[in-house]
Amino acid sequence: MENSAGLRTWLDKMNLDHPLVIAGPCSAETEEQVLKIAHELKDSDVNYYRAGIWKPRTRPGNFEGVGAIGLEWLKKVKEETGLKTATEVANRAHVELALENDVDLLWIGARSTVSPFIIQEIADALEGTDKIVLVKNPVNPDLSLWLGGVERLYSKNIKNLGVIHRGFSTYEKSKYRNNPEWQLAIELQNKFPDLPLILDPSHITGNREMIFDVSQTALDLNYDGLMIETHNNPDKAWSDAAQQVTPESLKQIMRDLKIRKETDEEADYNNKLTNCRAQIDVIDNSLVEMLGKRMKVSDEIGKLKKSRNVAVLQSKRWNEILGKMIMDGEEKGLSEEFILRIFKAIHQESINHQEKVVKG
Ligand SMILES: O=C(O)C(=O)C[C@]1(C(=O)O)C=C[C@@H](O)C=C1
Repeated sequence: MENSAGLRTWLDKMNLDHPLVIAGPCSAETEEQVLKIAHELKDSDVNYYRAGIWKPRTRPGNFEGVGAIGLEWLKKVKEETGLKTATEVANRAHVELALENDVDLLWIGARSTVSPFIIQEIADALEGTDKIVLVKNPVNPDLSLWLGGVERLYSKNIKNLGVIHRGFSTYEKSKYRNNPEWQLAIELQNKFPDLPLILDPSHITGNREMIFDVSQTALDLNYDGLMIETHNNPDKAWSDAAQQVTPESLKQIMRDLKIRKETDEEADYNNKLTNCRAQIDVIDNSLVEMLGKRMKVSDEIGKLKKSRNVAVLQSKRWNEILGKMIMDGEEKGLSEEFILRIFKAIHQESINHQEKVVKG
């Protein structure tokens, strides 16, 4: 699959003056709940009304969705409010039922994207459809697996495609439910700038208080849309209670978000930007030059170590460097996380250089 402007035709055709919005409850619970939320979202920026019908849960014994009856409720949503509908599909049977019930947008969940077998089954069942199909990132930060899912659909002549960034599982606890790893989504945009990219801040944050901030970051990074779980009584939701917002909060979030344009033609802005970018080019060049010099010194150390049969890794010295750099970085307004990432990468490269010398 190659990038092409045609990848975003379905989105361009909608002619929106705001990001695409997909909203609705994590799970369809009752007909009354589904319709109540839909009516509250009717006159808003919401373009697609979502509700999970089949819910893949981490452990058995939790609410696993109402099943096919929920599709009847989504049909009613469309009749009563005019909102288009969306749900998650995870196998051929789901796809067939969703298509029979005229669901407008289908998404493939993170736990399905990890399995090429499942994605292929879904792609086969959807062959040639003109419905919109969105692929959530796999639970693990693997860009090829994510794009592989999209390619399997594309090969089955499914052309109204897009991706949803819902974050990645981590072993370590962090402030996020699923770590955003923005770098991966940026890489995806570099490879496929025209593939519509939608953020799911609900699953990234797991916490309604953080949804606005993460959504704003996404808009600052040129995302095309947002999928936000919305419930009339979030605290009583049958699944993912902490991350759902009320329809009123969703409308407020949409009012507060700043939509940034990709570029601006104004002369003064462009002159100043060109000047800053020239400075950045000079600094980047010297960064690479300095790193090259540092590795040359590391090669020298490698030779010394080889001559005395000393181990490459010197943890005590390394920890001293890290501690000092974290303190120096703080003074320059650089976060500890950034310093750690940069210096861990430098250390690894230094070790690789020395390994070559020692083994050579
Ligand atoms: O100080 C050393 O012994 C080095 O080899 C240099 C260096 C570094 O790159 O800073 C590399 C490997 C060691 O683990 C510690 C530090």
